[in-house]
Amino acid sequence: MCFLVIAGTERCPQKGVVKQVASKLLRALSEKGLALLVNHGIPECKMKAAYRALDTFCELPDETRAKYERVSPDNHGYVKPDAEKFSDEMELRHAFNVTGCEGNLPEEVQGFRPALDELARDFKQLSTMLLAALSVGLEQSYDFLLSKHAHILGPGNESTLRLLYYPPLGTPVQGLTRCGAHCDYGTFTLLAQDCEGGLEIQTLHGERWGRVGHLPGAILVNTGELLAHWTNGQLPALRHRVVMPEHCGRGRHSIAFFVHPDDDVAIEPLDIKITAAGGDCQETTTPCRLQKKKRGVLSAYQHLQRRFRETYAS
Ligand SMILES: O=C(O)CCC(=O)C(=O)O
Ligand SMILES: [Fe+2]
Repeated sequence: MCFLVIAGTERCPQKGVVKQVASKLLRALSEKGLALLVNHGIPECKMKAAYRALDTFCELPDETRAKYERVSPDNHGYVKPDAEKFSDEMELRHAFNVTGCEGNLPEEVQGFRPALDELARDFKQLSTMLLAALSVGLEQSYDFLLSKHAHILGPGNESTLRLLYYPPLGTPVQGLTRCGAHCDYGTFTLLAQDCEGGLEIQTLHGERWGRVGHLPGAILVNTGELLAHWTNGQLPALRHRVVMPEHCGRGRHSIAFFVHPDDDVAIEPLDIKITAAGGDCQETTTPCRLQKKKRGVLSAYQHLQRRFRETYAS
């Protein structure tokens, strides 16, 4: 696995630093579909505060949790176990999606809003830096991708901060999993996880699954379908899943930040040739499996809603 070290770029990254990050990021995403970020400036204590807030929410009575359920087509809100499915198995996880600072959040859980607001701001900041780095790595202007992601966490953009809790199981049960195999839908995803493990990724050019170990404090960045489509598969989307632990184990927590372009951005392949930073970028890449719109080009919003219709029960 490639490690991408981002040092001291939390606030106002200098162009030289962005350039260094750009070449490592492009190399990691083209060869592996993911990179690990360390020294990213989001302290572990903020992640833990969010994990605790979700734990408290999950302990509330069903009828209280139901008040905060996600209602399509909006993506904000609570998603109860098995309501979103990537596989034929039962998927045992609680998720809380946050799409902006104005959304309805559980008043019953003290500290939920401040913990989430702060984390969302931090993830947005980190994403902004990575969008600039990606633009530079793709040999475009510094704000090439930033201009397509101008409204993250605001109206007109579906980027989402998602808290996840996978409850423990007494004994292994057939037909039950934590999260079925899928690619994320947007530009890229940032993912923080606790030390429980279970995250697996599929190699870009084969069918093998490999475990992603836990590096304390690190954040994973993986390519989503739209970035794969824009780059004509030169940065392929990463398939991943979360499996049940062999020894039943404890509950698992993670936080995903899905970075999406603004709703009206067209998702047609860009005229980009990646001359890979490391020089050994794969020539043949997995074709991107985006359905074509019958007439015209799909917008980022239309693509996302198609995926939601495929995976959400309602
Ligand atoms: O919990 C995880 O580590 C992964 C979650 C995930 O892949 C998702 O929600 O899209
Ligand atoms: Fe995912």
